[in-house]
Amino acid sequence: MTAGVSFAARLSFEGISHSYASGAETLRDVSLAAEPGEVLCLLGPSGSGKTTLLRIAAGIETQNAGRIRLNDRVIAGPGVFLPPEQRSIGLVFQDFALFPHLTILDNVRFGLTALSPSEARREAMIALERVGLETYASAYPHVLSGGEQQRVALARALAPRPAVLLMDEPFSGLDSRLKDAVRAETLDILRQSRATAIVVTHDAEEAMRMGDRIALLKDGRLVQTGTAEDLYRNPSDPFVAGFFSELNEFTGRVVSGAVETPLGRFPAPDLTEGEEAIVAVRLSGFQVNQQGGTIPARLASRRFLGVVEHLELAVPGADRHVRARVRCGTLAPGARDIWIDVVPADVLVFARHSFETSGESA
Ligand SMILES: Nc1ncnc2c1ncn2[C@@H]1O[C@H](COP(=O)(O)OP(=O)(O)OP(=O)(O)O)[C@@H](O)[C@H]1O
Repeated sequence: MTAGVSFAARLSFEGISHSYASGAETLRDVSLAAEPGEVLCLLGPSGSGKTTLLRIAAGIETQNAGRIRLNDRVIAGPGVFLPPEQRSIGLVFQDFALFPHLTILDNVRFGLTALSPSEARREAMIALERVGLETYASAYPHVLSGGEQQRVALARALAPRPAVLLMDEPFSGLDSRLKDAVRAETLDILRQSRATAIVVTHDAEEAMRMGDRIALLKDGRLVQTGTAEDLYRNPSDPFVAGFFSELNEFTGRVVSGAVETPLGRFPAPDLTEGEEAIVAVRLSGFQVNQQGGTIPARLASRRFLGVVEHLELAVPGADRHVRARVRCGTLAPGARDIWIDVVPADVLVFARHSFETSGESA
């Protein structure tokens, strides 16, 4: 069956700033929009303000400055505050928040107070069918697996046909084996329902799997927004790059348009001569062999990880081991002195002044 929503809406945040009563600023001038029907992932480390932004959109928290719009209508802003129940915004929490003493149908029916009892029942059954759990309507939540409970929470949020669905770390309570399947099912249901969705996660891979676009937050500021590929290939700074892949970092100065590192000279066309730079090399960015190559290295340790192995390499001039991931079987079991070549596509060069370094430099 097709799962309808009332309309696919655009939810926009315009210059949102917020602080809790304790004083510290949680969000600083965040401007961002989820386009109609898209899944936007809000990604960032713990404490970066993701949940607070969702709470402001839902009307559980109020911003100090800025506006929230649903399509053209301001739902929160100077002198305007639409109560949560009038916003047409659904919420799914991390812990599913199902009522243990209510049947699954009654859990889903809970938010449908504006409808007559028979209409509410019908709409709740439609929502349960949408997530494939209609046969459990009269059962209680404890008989369901974690993944099924998550689907009930999703059905409950979708039952009132919200224009926008907000999901706060919706898969974090599931074990890793279940997570992939539930995530894929959730994405299918979101696509079918055509709701605009904002999904909070601190896991870059989850954001890449789910998001049509990703917005990365750090310390209450929006750092970069784009597709997974944009953020991976063209990160705006080493923080963004480091969120999507592990990096070896080196610092150096731009001399004759390039930065010298123990792994070679890397062009820095966008940087000023003499400027301090950070050169970041992804762990996947190495070719290794025992016959010959550009840079000599000695294997300090190697760890089998299945498809790939993790190498720690002593490289002349580097004051820390260089880390690399290569396909298992590339090096012989007893290999010690080897050669490495760096893959240019896995090297990113940044101006150092644009970033306070994370401290991870080789
Ligand atoms: N009710 C509150 N009162 C005071 N400070 C709070 C409150 N809730 C959150 N904070 C603080 O606000 C900041 C942002 O928290 P928020 O929960 O929005 O971040 P988050 O990115 O969702 O983090 P997490 O992934 O850990 O949930 C944190 O420093 C947090 O400690």
